[in-house]
Amino acid sequence: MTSDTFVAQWGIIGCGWISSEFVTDLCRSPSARNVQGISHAVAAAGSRNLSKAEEFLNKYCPKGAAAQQNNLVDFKPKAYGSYKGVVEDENVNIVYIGTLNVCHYDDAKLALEAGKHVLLEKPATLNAAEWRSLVSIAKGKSLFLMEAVWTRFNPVLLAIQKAIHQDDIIGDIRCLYSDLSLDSLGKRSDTDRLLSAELAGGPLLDLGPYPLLWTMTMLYRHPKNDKTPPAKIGSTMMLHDTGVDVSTNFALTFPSIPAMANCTANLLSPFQESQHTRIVGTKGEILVQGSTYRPQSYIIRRLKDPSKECGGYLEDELVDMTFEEIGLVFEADHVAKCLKDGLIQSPDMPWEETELTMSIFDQIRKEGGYKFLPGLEKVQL
Ligand SMILES: NC(=O)C1=CN([C@@H]2O[C@H](COP(=O)(O)OP(=O)(O)OC[C@H]3O[C@@H](n4cnc5c(N)ncnc54)[C@H](OP(=O)(O)O)[C@@H]3O)[C@@H](O)[C@H]2O)C=CC1
Ligand SMILES: O=C1OC[C@@H](O)[C@H](O)[C@H]1O
Repeated sequence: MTSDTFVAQWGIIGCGWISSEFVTDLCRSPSARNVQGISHAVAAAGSRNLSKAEEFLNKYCPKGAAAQQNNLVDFKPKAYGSYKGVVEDENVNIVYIGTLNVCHYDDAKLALEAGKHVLLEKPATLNAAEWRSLVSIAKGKSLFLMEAVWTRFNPVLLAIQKAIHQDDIIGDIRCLYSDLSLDSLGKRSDTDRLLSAELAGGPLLDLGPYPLLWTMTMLYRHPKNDKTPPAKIGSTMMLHDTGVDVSTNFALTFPSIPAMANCTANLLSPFQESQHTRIVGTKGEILVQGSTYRPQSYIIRRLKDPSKECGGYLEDELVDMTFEEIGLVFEADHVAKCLKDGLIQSPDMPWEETELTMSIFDQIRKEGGYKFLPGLEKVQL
């Protein structure tokens, strides 16, 4: 690490579970993952309750993050009993928002209006209109804004993207199947963030971003598709008593490849450790190992004779890329590099892609009859 290392100085908003995972990953030394030129510091963490923020920092980064442990900066993490304290802290240059879905818009707006860059947990907002409003604030103030879909920066997803888009490992891609589900129904209360209507719960917004991310990465970003939005989106949804979805299936077509994605997200099926995501091409297929949000390895299964129907497969080839990090740090590294380069949006997770994601969710909710409770959406069409 040298003196020209750029340090992302994070302010954390919301001291819940995902924020603890994020901060834990920021403490890992960048050189251990061969990253040069950037590092991370935790400048502040804020909770609605000061003692929660203090406990959070004591537990997850008592010595600060990597840059603080390496004496690249001389401030210690500071705890606040409000989110406003974090966005006003002079040592904070980027705010990570790990609050609940229904808070994302207001919390991101608070940070942007205070002049801070923002990394905002998924789902970025409740609808596309809220996202467009945040983009307009970020643009107007020349501030960085990105939805925190960490899987986009996972090394296994990136390797699969290269294998398909550049190396033609499975031939022309035809179908993608991607699921992320949990057997939460009956095991979590109706006030839990996954099932509560007050918190805009349901698997579409909570788990759906991941199957859709695989679709966007492999099909929407496929060179033959050239970022053409899906021609058709079809969906079916089952609602829970609270009014949020409990199971949602959706399919998207990309005729210029031509290929189709089949995505599922529900709270009815036990979590699977592998093969939630399968990408099928004319010469074989890729089976993703590890969860849909944190792939660890993949299997290449080649067809014995692609010219034959049901001609069988060659022996599976496993590409093992298991890593120790939780994985959130890969997106944090990307954000730090963007800030170092003076970018206000990520080339890999640009604003238009989050807007398309949110519009797709808007359409699926409309088709399925999932209406947010009045007042939850801060901006509407
Ligand atoms: N990238 C990923 O892998 C994951 C992302 N997520 C996303 O992160 C967000 C948070 O999820 P998670 O960390 O599991 O949730 P938690 O419930 O653990 O944390 C959410 C935090 O939101 C804050 N908050 C603000 N207002 C309220 C409120 N009215 N009621 C309850 N909490 C409130 C709280 O912070 P405080 O009390 O400190 O003010 C709380 O700690 C969600 O949007 C989810 O989609 C979740 C899991 C994984
Ligand atoms: O983003 C997420 O990934 C992991 C899931 O368990 C969680 O509910 C979701 O928010």
